Amino acid sequence: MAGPPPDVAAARSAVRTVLGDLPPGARVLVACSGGADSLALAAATAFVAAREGWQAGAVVVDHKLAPGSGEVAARAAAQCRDLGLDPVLVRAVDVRGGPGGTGAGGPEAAARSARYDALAEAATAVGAAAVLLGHTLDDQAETVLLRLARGSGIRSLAAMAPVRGLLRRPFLGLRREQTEAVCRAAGLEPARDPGNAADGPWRAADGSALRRAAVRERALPALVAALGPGVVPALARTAEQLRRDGDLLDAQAGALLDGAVVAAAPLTLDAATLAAAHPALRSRALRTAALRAGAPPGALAAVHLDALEALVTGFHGQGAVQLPGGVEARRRCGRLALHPAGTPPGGGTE
Ligand SMILES: Nc1ncnc2c1ncn2[C@@H]1O[C@H](COP(=O)(O)OP(=O)(O)OP(=O)(O)O)[C@@H](O)[C@H]1O
Repeated sequence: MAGPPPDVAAARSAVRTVLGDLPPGARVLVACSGGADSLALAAATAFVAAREGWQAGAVVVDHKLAPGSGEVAARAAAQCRDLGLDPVLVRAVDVRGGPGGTGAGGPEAAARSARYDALAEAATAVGAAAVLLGHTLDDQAETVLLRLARGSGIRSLAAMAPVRGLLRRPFLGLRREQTEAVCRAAGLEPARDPGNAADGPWRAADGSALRRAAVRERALPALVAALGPGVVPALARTAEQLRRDGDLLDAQAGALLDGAVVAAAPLTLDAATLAAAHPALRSRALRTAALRAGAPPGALAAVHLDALEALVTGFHGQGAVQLPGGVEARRRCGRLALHPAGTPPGGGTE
């Protein structure tokens, strides 16, 4: 008996692998935009879940950013129901600032943040153990290239994680053309790039969306033309290798931080222990310390970490360092104390 077409088999196997730790009866949700990637994911998940005993549903987010977005969402939801997914939730979100909104990261970032909030809420509402996203190997390669172009460390070049909290990305090893083939094999007609179509004018205002489009439409094709098709999987492989290295460095930096802690509240660290460590570990430990003290991750920049580093290795009596989130770092008597917002840091420096 002939098996399924190779791309369909690959998609199913990817879903089975990424959900392999879930017990029978576990509930999962496919985050479906109606585009080829997430529609293929919906089809593969419906098939695999029925055989493995998982309860698979879907969630479609309507960003309400363009006329007709409700119909796009309703169509995606109907396709998910036809595939046998249950329940299928549609969540309409209010993107802060609306069309043309000017949040710190632009409307694209506001839409993404609203979407991830809605996915988390939907998962809680149905008791889902995982939310599946349709990012492919091509998305991963684009992300690596974008981040390389911006100048990034290991953590950033590791790009998207296959599993992070509730979120799982089974298709990071699949090409975009494979998800299109899965849709064709299942007789599914994807919406034409629902992200872009739904976003239209507001998306044009956002630099990150334009940069991604430039990478997708011009930079990667130029690299493929110059260096051959292997460049796309090679970029994605880079992310995978760096993720492993980054995990090791994070674990070692965590051990360094634990060994440097002399008090937990406010977080107080022994400066000599940190100064004796490798700079790659020290910078990670300082970043984690700042986060632990309450600095928001998105706002913590190189300039803040450089100032913390100077308190450890270049101390000459300088005053406190102000970190995002109202956190204040101060060196006194060979110790580095990080005071969360609202706590009185007390006296002078050493
Ligand atoms: N409106 C939405 N509702 C639910 N999930 C979404 C929505 N938009 C994106 N996602 C999820 O995030 C993933 C990545 O979305 P993004 O728009 O960045 O990529 P994409 O390659 O265009 O994906 P797709 O072809 O599935 O739209 C999607 O595959 C899907 O799982």
